[in-house]
Amino acid sequence: MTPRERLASARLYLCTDARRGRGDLADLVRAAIAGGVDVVQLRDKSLSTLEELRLGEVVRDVCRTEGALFAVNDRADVARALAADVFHAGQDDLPPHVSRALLGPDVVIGRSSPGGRQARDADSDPDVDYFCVGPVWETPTKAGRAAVGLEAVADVRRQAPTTPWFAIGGIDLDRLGRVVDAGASRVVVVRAITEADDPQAAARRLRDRLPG
Ligand SMILES: Cc1ncc(COP(=O)(O)OP(=O)(O)O)c(N)n1
Ligand SMILES: Cc1nc(C(=O)O)sc1CCOP(=O)(O)O
Ligand SMILES: [Mg+2]
Repeated sequence: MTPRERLASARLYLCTDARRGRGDLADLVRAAIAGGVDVVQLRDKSLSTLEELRLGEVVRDVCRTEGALFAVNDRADVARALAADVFHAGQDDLPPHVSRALLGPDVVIGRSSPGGRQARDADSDPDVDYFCVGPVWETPTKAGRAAVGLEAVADVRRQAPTTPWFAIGGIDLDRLGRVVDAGASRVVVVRAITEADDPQAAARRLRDRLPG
């Protein structure tokens, strides 16, 4: 299966965050994948370029061995250097056509959106392979960004996108049912897995409550 085909069937996407001394990142990623995570994004705004490259090699190799897609955030040069499966860019990052020109036809390209027009634009953009809608709830992981609420998720669902899309922001096991009821069948999480005592069990519980 190609990375694009694998992304289409992905349900649970983990963004790693700064670990703040909470153990080994490779162990966390291994556990998360064993629990059912399909995509792992290295997202740590505190890293230097060289640190991101080195840590990215570690996370990529775990993803390859354990069978998850490996994603790089923001930096197309780092994505290319690491032969990442997925590159994720937000509204203030590289536009999709520029990412595509830099990374070639096979890399899966993701785009953030708050829903609404940006979600429609992402859905109709031939260079976007998936998009995200969020933050559904305010979250300390992305402080200062206003919540778009479950209404934005329901609105995107009504748009009936043909592009795979994920809900993101403040999602945990308690809230997952409401996100699914609003129409999402794929979610991205950070703390729900990175801050869990047992990341494998946390991922498993989330995965088991997602459709498909
Ligand atoms: C899978 C996924 N979805 C959304 C984001 C957020 O991207 P962005 O808005 O560019 O914010 P930063 O993560 O760069 O702070 C993401 N990284 N991954
Ligand atoms: C990285 C990121 N992007 C968002 C967006 O809305 O685009 S919300 C977010 C952080 C999600 O972290 P948590 O699962 O810990 O709330
Ligand atoms: Mg970004």
